[in-house]
Amino acid sequence: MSTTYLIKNVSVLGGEPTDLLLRDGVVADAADAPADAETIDATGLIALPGLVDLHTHLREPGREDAETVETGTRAAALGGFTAVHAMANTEPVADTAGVVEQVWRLGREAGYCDVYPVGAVTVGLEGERLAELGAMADSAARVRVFSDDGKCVSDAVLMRRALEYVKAFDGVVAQHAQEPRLTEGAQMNEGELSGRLGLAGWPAVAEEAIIARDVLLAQHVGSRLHVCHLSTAGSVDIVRWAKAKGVDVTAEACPHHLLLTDELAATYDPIYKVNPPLRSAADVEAVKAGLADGTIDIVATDHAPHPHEDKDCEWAAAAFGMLGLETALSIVQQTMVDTGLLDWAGVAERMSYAPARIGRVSDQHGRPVEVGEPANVVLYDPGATRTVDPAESASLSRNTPYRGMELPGRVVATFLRGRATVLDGKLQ
Ligand SMILES: NC(=O)N[C@@H](CC(=O)O)C(=O)O
Ligand SMILES: [Zn+2]
Ligand SMILES: [Zn+2]
Repeated sequence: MSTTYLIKNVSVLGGEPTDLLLRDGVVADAADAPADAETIDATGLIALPGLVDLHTHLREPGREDAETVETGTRAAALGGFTAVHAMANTEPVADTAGVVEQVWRLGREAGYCDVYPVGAVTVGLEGERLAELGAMADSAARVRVFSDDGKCVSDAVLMRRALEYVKAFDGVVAQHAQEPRLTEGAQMNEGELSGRLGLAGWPAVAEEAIIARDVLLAQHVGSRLHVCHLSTAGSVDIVRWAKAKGVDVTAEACPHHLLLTDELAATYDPIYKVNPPLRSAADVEAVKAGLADGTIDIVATDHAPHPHEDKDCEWAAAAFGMLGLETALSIVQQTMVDTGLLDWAGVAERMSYAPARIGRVSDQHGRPVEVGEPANVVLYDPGATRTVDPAESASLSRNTPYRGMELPGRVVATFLRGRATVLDGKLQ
């Protein structure tokens, strides 16, 4: 028998305090609470639908020194997530039904949140031949999101074929928009600062040129495109233009691109090295505005764990990527809610409802916190503050750029189908 939880005085999406009953995996009427229900005093807490991450790197199989499905999903639960989409750039690459089923099964066994594998677009992420997209879609993992993330599908013909192919099973191609020739050897955002620091520049146009091409391809073949980790003001303009034209395009922004700027590269600390790079303050403002007005549909973490030997080295030799799952909601609170750009309903849309719709998992996730719905719920204390200590992370890696920073908010509890994965801020 699973525990029944009676959550008292909770503010659903910031509304008037109410009571919620979580019983038998669903949200039920609090008036029906049995006498032996576990009562949680949620005064001052907000209830949000379980968060859904469309862009997580879990590293298993192959790089279990950086992260495993179990450790990554523990971090996800602590961050308020009940579902994550696991990127395909593992070793071996998730480009067959066998590998995606393995990742899906590891997620089920760990039990901290639902893991939906992303399938690779091309065999081995090599950008030469399409992977077996149909077999991955038909597998037990029911793959709907396809991406060569880490690499760009730069060949226009392959990108077109992938967009055409995924229509058959209502899939989406999630593009890592990086024109390879324009970014050879690139280390940080191209600008006055990259020149001064002597680090090879990564121009905004390398991202924008691919997004512009891909929205036109998606329009041409009538398919669905998702833009990963959009990071420049120009990219926001292109997606806004494409949506106005009726193109079926969605886009994501990452927490670090809402808060951090390229100025941090001046430290030469590779903790700030990420793909796409941290951009200018003007880009950060444009990305926040695009997220506020709905041009950018979702926040996705791009949680990218790396072991310290791949990060504790000189800038040019270090790996790209930063942790994100345990801090995402706090960064969104700080940059979007506390600034008045989004309310909690807007956060629910961008971190739960919309990513669930894009990933086609809305039967289980991204549903309102209402009677009869699956009990995937987060209790969050927006009034709390905490100082980020990498040693406390559930991730196997420590590469958080927020080390030592005081951030607002704390995930108090996470429920997956009515079962607590986190209670009192601790993994269950
Ligand atoms: N974002 C990153 O800097 N790194 C990602 C790859 C990616 O998301 O492109 C990784 O897999 O480490
Ligand atoms: Zn990427
Ligand atoms: Zn990624």
